[in-house]
Order: sequence, then C-alpha cells, then structure tokens
Amino acid sequence: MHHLSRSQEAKEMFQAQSHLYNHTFNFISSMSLKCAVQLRIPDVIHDHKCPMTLPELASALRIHPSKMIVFTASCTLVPKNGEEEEEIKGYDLTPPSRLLLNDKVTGLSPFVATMLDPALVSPWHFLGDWLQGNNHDDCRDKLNNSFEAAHGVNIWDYGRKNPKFGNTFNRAMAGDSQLMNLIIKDYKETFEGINSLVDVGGGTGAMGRIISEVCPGLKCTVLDLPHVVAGLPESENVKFVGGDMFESIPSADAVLLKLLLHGWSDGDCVKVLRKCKEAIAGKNKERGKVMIMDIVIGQTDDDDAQTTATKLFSDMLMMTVGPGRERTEKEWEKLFLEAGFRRYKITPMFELRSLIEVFP
Ligand SMILES: C[S@@+](CC[C@H](N)C(=O)[O-])C[C@H]1O[C@@H](n2cnc3c(N)ncnc32)[C@H](O)[C@@H]1O
Ligand SMILES: O=c1cc(-c2ccc(O)cc2)oc2c(O)c(O)ccc12
Repeated sequence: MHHLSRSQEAKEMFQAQSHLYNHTFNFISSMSLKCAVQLRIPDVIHDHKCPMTLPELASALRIHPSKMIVFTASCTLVPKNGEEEEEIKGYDLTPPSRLLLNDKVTGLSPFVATMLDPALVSPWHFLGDWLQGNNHDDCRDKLNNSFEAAHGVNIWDYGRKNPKFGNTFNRAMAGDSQLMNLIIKDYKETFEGINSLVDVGGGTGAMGRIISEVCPGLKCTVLDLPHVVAGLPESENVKFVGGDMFESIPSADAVLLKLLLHGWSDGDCVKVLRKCKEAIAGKNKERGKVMIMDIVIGQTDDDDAQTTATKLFSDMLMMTVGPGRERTEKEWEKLFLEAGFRRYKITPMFELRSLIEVFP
C-alpha cells in the first residue's frame, strides 16, 4: 500500500489524536471487565475444567459468538495456543481473572462490580463542577465531595438508604479482606501478646474472622455503623458493636483500622486516631498499639509503574467518593504525631497495602 508522506507536524497530531482517543475509550476496558464479572465468565471457564473455545463460551453464556471478541480484549481471558502457532485451542483464565472466581479464599468479583456500580461512577460526572465549587442545587449546603454532589448524601447514608448498594459495598470490602487469608499467618507475631482487638469500621467482620482463625485466643470486636452490623451472626471470638467511631471506640489491647483512614480528611483522621489512643490507654499498656492496613504512596523504591498508577487512581477515587486521600509516609507521620502518638513502624505487606503499627 502506498502512503503519502505526511509532514512531521501532521504525524505528531495524529499520534496525539490516537493517544487522546485511547484515554477517552479507557472506560471500555473497565466496563468490559464489569460485564465479564456480571456474566460470571471466570466461573464458567473454571467449571469447564479446560480452555474453552469462543463458540463453546458463547454457547455457555447464551451470547452470539461474534460478540465474544470484547472479552478477549479485556484482561479476563488468555488464548491457549495449539500445536500450530496460529491455532488457538481455547481461552483460559489469567491470574487476575482467577481472583474473580466465586471462591471462599479469594473473590474480587464483588469489588469490581461495586467500584463500577452507577452509584460510584456517577460522582465522576460532578467532579469538575465540584472542584470549582459549582453545586447544581443552590439550596444545598456546601457539598464535601462529588459523591455528595451526585447523591445529596454521603456514601454511608446512601448505603443505609439503599440497602442493595450498602450490602454490595460491604461484600466488596469483605472480598478485599479475604485476600489476607493468603498471608495472615506471616503476621501472626504482630498479634502476639494481644488479647483483645477492635476492628474499627470493620464492616461485616471478614477481617475479624480471618485474624481470629490464626489467633484463636484473641477476642475481636467489630465496630461499625449500626445498620451495617445489625443482625450479623456472632461467634465466641468475634462480636459486633454498632456505633460511631467519632464518638467512642470500645477499649482493647489493640485497634485495627483497615482501609479506613484513607476515606477521611486529615482532621477527621486525627479525631479517630485520638479516640483509638483512648481505647488502648487502659489495657495492656506495654502491647497497646494501633494497626493500620492501608495504602502508602511511594511505599518502596521498587513499586512498579502499575502499582504506583493504581495508588494514584485510588487517591482520586477517595477524593471523589468521600473526603479522603492516599498518603505518603510523611503525610501519615504528621497525622500520628498530631494525634499524640510517638512512634510508628511501616511494613510493606503486598503491592497495594502496608501495615503501619502506631505506638503511644
Ligand atoms: C472502606 S470500608 C472498610 C471496611 C473494612 N475495614 C475492610 O477493609 O474491609 C469503611 C467502613 O467504615 C464504616 N464507617 C463509616 N463511618 C463510620 C463511623 N462513623 N463509625 C464506624 N464505622 C464507620 C463503613 O460502614 C465501612 O464499613
Ligand atoms: O469506593 C471505595 C473504594 C475503596 C478502596 C479503594 C482502593 C482499594 O485498594 C481498596 C478500597 O475504599 C473506599 C473507602 O475507604 C471509603 O471510605 C469509601 C469508598 C471507598
């Protein structure tokens, strides 16, 4: 084929156009992933027990084969080659799509579905106006974030008023906690000498149950909003308390804050941390500590580009769905000192999460 030679300037413009369209269409990757989760494609392939051809998959999903191409373009499927180089035997699961299986140990399908639920996506349409302080509804008081601009209430009141969303959100967070099953044993000594633990904002208790399985003597109290913990089944070692962490936190040897503080402003974090300090003051002073499992920006020098980008997306997300943000070590340290703590220790746990132990 004969190409007319283009000027360098025109070439750069068309490359720029392609780049721009790529960013514009990036949401299609997310939405294809959401659709794959909705259709339970990972479970269908897993249940088939060997790679599936596109016609087999299309038939199992009751989808026209021509429409299957969209899923091969998302990260959920990988082609398995046959003997001939060009021959594709079928499609199999990738490591990320294995995490989407409805499995007891891992299970991130609810996380994907919730993060891409219209309730969490619609606030992005309000971001520009919210950043400039232009609220659509003049009658409303100052709105704290784009979620409030979109829905008129904060995410927790929205979850209370819309139980379907609230339950989905809680399942998403429980799925994130389930992954801790893979490494919790490595952190057993972190809980040594601790007889009681309060998991503040612990949702439906997934983390409490995981910890109590590896530390059988440990009594765990899960504090969360009353509508979140109402009617949840308790066990000998995992109990629930409905309340408000800004008002009071039950006393214990240690307090756990998993993915909690990143959802709040610096001022709110300092208030919660002061309440945590009161909660651990009375008991086992030697061992008393706050254990934070959260994101640290720039955690290690060898954070790969994808991990860094994911943390920065998360920073934008926290600003959009709430008053929160992700923090660097320096920013975390400032909160601890302001709340009256003296010392902390950061241990990177895995790509997206660190354990920060904070001592009075
Ligand atoms: C992002 S979720 C984290 C859940 C859990 N820690 C985890 O990692 O799976 C934050 C939790 O904080 C709870 N929460 C929000 N405001 C709260 C408050 N004032 N007092 C207690 N819990 C609260 C929410 O209901 C939610 O379960
Ligand atoms: O909607 C969310 C999502 C998260 C979240 C982000 C990144 C992760 O690696 C895990 C979880 O956390 C939230 C949160 O803490 C909050 O207060 C409100 C909403 C969300």
